[in-house]
Amino acid sequence: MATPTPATKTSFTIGTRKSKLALEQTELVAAALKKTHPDYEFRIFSKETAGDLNTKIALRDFTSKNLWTEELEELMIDGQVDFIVHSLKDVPTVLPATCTLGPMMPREDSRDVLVVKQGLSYKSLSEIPAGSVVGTSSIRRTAQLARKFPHLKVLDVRGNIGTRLAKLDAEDSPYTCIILAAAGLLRLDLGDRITQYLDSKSSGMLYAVGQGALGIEIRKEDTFLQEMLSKIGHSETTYACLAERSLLRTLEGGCSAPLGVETEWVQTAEGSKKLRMRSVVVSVDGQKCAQVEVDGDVDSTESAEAFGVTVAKALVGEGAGAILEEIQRNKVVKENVSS
Ligand SMILES: NCc1[nH]cc(CCC(=O)O)c1CC(=O)O
Repeated sequence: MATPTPATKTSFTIGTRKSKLALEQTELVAAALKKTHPDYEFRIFSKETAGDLNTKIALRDFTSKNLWTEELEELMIDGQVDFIVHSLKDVPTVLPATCTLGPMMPREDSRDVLVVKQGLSYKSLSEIPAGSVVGTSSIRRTAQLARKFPHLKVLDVRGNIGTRLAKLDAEDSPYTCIILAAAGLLRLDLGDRITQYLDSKSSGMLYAVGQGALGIEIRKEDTFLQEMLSKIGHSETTYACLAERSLLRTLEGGCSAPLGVETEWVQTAEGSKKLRMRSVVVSVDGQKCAQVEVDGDVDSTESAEAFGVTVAKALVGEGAGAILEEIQRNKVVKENVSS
């Protein structure tokens, strides 16, 4: 068992996945910490994870939820790395007992975006002709597309962002467009590929819990790092993301739940801010849907987590439970068939 970071420590090793995006994101954290802690040294240790190596099976069919995080957590618990930088979206809602998330840096744009195949001139999802193929492997995106754009077909597209863009643009590609997270494209300086930002107003598409934010995972007892990270932390991002994660955890859907969210801070007449959360659960065929919009007083970790539970209860009140149970049942059947 690793001991907490001693106050005399001046050199830190940050663990991350090996993808270009993961490395870019880790550089952002290292650069921010270098500014607030110029006397310290930050090194990056990157590792390919099971999730990176497995590109054949659709993500939602994996039974282990910790594909992207488990091996790095082991390295941290062993003391080989001091903390880990993840895409928060890929971090399971339940962490190992000895690990926790630190304060979060300001979130990048959290929306999904439409990326149209090079050479095509469609400007929005609603312009794309019936029968066209949209590439995505996300059950959340698939379900929301089936609901809002039932005339489009959805086909799996796997791999990191560069691979997906290459598959889209290939001459013999079956895809007219793909859906990606804005954050990944922007961080890789590929913002010029964004055709349309998708949100509740433009298209009715909501994003994944934690999308666009970085999750910095630390050892729970590491108060030194907790303090250090608070210097680069942004409480509005941290509380919004903790509330979103609490919602997902309460629904017990794991990473394969077709749950979309959209959170924003809204000014009240009294001059304070409330957290507004829109959320939706859609059946995979788009036929059934539960959605709510709730405002909450959120100003601490505890109130953020409580708000997530409140939103989950409201969603279940609208029928989300039945939709999730049906998905869970189908998954069990699938697993039994394949084993
Ligand atoms: N599922 C993979 C993944 N994990 C994080 C991002 C992008 C960055 C982010 O959402 O923070 C992506 C790619 C995508 O969904 O387009």
